[in-house]
Amino acid sequence: MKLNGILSETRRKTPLVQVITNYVTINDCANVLLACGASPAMCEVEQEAYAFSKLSAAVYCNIGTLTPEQRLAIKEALRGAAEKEIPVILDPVGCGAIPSRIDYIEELRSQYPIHVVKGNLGEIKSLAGIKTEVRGVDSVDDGKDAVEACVSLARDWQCVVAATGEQDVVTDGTRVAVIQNGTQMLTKITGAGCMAGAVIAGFCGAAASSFEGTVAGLLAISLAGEQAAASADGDLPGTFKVKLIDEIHRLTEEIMTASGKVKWITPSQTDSIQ
Ligand SMILES: Nc1ncnc2c1ncn2[C@@H]1O[C@H](COP(=O)(O)OP(=O)(O)O)[C@@H](O)[C@H]1O
Ligand SMILES: Cc1ncsc1CCOP(=O)(O)O
Ligand SMILES: [Mg+2]
Repeated sequence: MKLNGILSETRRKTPLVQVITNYVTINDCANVLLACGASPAMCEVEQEAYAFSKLSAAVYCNIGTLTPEQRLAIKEALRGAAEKEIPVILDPVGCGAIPSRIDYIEELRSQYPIHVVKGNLGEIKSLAGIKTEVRGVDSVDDGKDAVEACVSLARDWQCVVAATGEQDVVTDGTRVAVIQNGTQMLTKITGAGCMAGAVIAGFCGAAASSFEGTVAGLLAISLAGEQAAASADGDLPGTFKVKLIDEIHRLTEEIMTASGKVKWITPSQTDSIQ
């Protein structure tokens, strides 16, 4: 597992990332992708999505405002991604509150590979069929059994699963990383999770594996959040959001190595994320 170097590789390769996402935070997703060195393109027309995904290094699908058109476009993008064998990153926004979104995701994954599912803990538990608490697109889960939920879903779906919250859990069903960076300010703006998904997609477009790209991507946004919160007026949500993008731009391998708190545990080590 080599996290060091993924940020530099993303900046060196400038991976093209096709994004189909919600209209609440779409511009922020484009900006964080640019800030981490990737090239975003919000290509979500059904007739264009297949051809465009074949030009891309990664595809990011976020179902926060899932329109009938997006339902079709995402399928087309995943068809192209499967042919080119490029990583697909899915943010299942709102699936805990809107069960039809789970049906849609099940339909997608029965047809095409999905390499990374990244959601807040309420969304991940909902996909894993585990009791949880959500409020619309937000998780109000108590954080218990996060590792079990992620490991179970990753093994069942044969993909990387990441659950965000005070601590982030990332697993491929065998390896488990717990990221202990971040700031409560990330919960004071809308789109922190969407932006995290975008950064993961950028990193996966350049990294050796989707697991490494996902751990490094979540570490990057959490560290940038810490730096943004610590700066002048970083406790004000509007300022914080702008600074978050700035701090992703300012991030270096040195900051990632020196300040990153990534704990590696075994899938059965469930008591270790208190
Ligand atoms: N209480 C918290 N303390 C520190 N970081 C947090 C906290 N809650 C969420 N984060 C961070 O905010 C980002 C978005 O996570 P989250 O709020 O769970 O997603 P969403 O916005 O999709 O609900 C992640 O990088 C996560 O680590
Ligand atoms: C508020 C809202 N409503 C539909 S999508 C969306 C944005 C959700 O963003 P995040 O999951 O990053 O908090
Ligand atoms: Mg979210």
